[in-house]
Amino acid sequence: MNVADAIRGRLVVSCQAQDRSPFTDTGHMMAMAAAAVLGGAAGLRGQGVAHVRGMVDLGVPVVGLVKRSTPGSPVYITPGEADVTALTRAGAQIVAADATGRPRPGGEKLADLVAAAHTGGALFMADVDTLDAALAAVDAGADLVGTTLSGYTAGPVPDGPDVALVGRLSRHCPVPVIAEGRYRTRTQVSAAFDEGAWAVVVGTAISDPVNTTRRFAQACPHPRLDS
Ligand SMILES: CC(=O)N[C@H](C=O)[C@@H](O)[C@H](O)[C@H](O)COP(=O)(O)O
Repeated sequence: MNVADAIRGRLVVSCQAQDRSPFTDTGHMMAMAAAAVLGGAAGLRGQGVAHVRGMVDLGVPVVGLVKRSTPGSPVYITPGEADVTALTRAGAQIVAADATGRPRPGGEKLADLVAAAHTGGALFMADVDTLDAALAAVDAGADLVGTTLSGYTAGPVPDGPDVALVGRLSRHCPVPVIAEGRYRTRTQVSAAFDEGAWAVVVGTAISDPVNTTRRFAQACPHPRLDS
């Protein structure tokens, strides 16, 4: 079975830790990822070469990315070709990168990142924000498109996922569409599959206990103000 087929109709869990989280070290993140696999995750999405290398040993496909900020560029998800190569060397079977059409640091072209993924034996997942960006990514050779960056490139971040974009991409893109970004409920996950999603990625709602705690705390009459 190829990697895309292995995640078809299934859940992928993104295991990433925010800066202040006590889960940032590889050991804790591997425990989180192993729990996700035990719970039924058919794939994992991981940030950083060390985490990706560890996740590969858990026996499910790994979508790897590197978050790296560069002054003057808004692109921080796998900005460069060298990041792609580092991820394929770490064993990522799918490499995810920003494909929003915003200028990359150093002026690197999306097609070069796609080629680097393929040279390393991986599929390329285009993290997009719009249908136009998805179509351009497919033209550049992307193997999968994900709604990952919808809601993060203009205006305030919405509360819920962009299920409508899943539908638009499914109707117009000839590659698997991955629903990702702000999925918090089973109803939202089902809605994404109804709109044609190939797989759904859930991150924060499963793998970020800090955020989960904060959401419950904020529902209390006296939420702590420093959290
Ligand atoms: C926008 C951005 O940087 N997204 C990142 C992409 O890898 C991660 O921070 C998200 O956690 C991931 O996309 C899963 O989404 P959610 O955590 O909402 O389920």
